[in-house]
Amino acid sequence: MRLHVADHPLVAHKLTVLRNKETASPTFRLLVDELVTLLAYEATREVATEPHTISTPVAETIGTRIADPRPLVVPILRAGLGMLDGMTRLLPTAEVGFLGMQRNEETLEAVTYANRLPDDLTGRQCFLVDPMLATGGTLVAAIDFLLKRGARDVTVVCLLAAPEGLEVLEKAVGDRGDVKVVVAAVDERLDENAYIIPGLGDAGDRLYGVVD
Ligand SMILES: O=P(O)(O)OC[C@H]1O[C@H](OP(=O)(O)OP(=O)(O)O)[C@H](O)[C@@H]1O
Ligand SMILES: O=c1cc[nH]c(=O)[nH]1
Ligand SMILES: [Mg+2]
Repeated sequence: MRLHVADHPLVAHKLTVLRNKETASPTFRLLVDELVTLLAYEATREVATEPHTISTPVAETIGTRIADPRPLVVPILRAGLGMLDGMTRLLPTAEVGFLGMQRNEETLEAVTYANRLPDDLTGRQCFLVDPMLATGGTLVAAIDFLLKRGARDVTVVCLLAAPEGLEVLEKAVGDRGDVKVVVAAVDERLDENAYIIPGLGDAGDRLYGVVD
């Protein structure tokens, strides 16, 4: 597993505003969108391309386009939905699959309540988006869904990760696939409720409100 931590003053600035508990949902959503765009630039560095011949107004030239099969972007609902538009803006030819997963806050196990993924992901580059990697349980399960469908090239885009979750992910992935994790920051630790410290709280609640 490869880890890339975005090291950029704009990322650091926007992340600080995002962490602030005084930042309300409308601004929070906007910042998530902006941060994803910055992370997506790095996350798509290895996206497969092919030569593409075009004519400019004055000459024919061989350019570049994103190759087939089209990349697949998979937001993990709910919070990952806040990152979808930013990803597809940079990857307009991508298809979108969906995973609905919720961490059981007592057992910390990830429960899957929705799964709309293509059956065969052989040869597809997949981009999983979820703002938070805490214990890693959710992303381990999500990556499993992709690997079991034949995907071998998976990029995870998160805003924050805990060191504990990264370790769990690394062990779970092993050599089953080429998994890259792109994050805005790796935080200090998890607290006794498995929340990321200093973190930003519950990303889904801050984006969309408390539902239960
Ligand atoms: O690494 P883990 O310990 O598994 O925790 C991380 C998960 O928790 C959050 O989702 P949550 O379960 O709160 O669902 P939500 O997006 O609907 O709020 C977050 O968006 C991740 O999916
Ligand atoms: O800190 C955390 C941990 C899990 N899920 C979140 O939204 N935030
Ligand atoms: Mg939540």
